Amino acid sequence: MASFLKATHFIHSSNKLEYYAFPHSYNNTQRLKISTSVKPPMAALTTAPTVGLSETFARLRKQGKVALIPYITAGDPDMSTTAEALKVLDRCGSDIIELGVPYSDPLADGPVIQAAATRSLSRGTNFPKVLSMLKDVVPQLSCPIALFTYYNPILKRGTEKFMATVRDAGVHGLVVPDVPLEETETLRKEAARHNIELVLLTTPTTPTVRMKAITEASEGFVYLVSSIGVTGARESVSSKVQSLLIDIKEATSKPVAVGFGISKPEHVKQVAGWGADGVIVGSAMVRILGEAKSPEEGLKELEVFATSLKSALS
Ligand SMILES: O=P(O)(O)OC[C@@H](O)[C@@H](O)c1c[nH]c2ccccc12
Repeated sequence: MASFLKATHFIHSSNKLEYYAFPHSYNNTQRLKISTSVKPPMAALTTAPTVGLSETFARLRKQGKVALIPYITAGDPDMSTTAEALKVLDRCGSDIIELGVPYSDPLADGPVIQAAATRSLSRGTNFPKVLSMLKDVVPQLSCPIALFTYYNPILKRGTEKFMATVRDAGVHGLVVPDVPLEETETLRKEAARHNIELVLLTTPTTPTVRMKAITEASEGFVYLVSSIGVTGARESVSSKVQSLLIDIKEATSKPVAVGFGISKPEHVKQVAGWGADGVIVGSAMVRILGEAKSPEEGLKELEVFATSLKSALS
């Protein structure tokens, strides 16, 4: 995971997005400068019943609250259960929901989410089915959806078409952890044009200058990966997160949400106490849904678990 973030870093300057691409082991001569200007035409913006990621965090900041951001894998155990799970998580007070598009090679994921993706794909989940479910469910939600996808499904459809399609489905945000260097410019340009907030990730091993570049370029919020490696519930959250949050908050006033390993109410309380604006919980949620004896039982357990995390934030 960290290697992905090392491979792609950008410096945003003035009102133009200027991309200085730092390959994994770079030096000044290798620096590649691509620049483009991004002007979101008003006509392309569509209104949606819920507000986006930045506005959600602005509201929470005014209320002195921390965002609860669950992640679940679409189509696991099946698409109708995913639709119900989104509503359950919304009702339990989730502030943003990360919905994962299952992918055959989820290299940044640990065993729980990998297994969920495999189950979902084996049931025939595909991108169009995820979007059609979202079109039906998003109008019933009060919190925004941030779609989580690896880069390949975007490449397959073409960036512009992908962005237009997910915006049509009511998606507000996008998290793409494995964007290769050359595609990030197109991704950010098309995301901005379609009023999609593209969230970038920084890790404990990202050098300060690169972390600053990532926070500059990230929209909606900055995703701070709490520990190197892959996703998966951990016994404890690394105390390094506390100093990482201090560093990032010196670099940006944008909201910072922490993910990886957070799986208990005490983790949520601790990370919120360290100054995070949001806490992201994925594998623990995915395990509940994927390993329950029945979808109904999984939804009930999900509700209990999400409620326990929400109360840890109040
Ligand atoms: O599963 P965890 O350890 O709770 O971490 C959140 C994570 O699941 C979610 O944000 C996510 C799912 N797949 C990813 C791949 C890369 C980065 C982040 C993710």
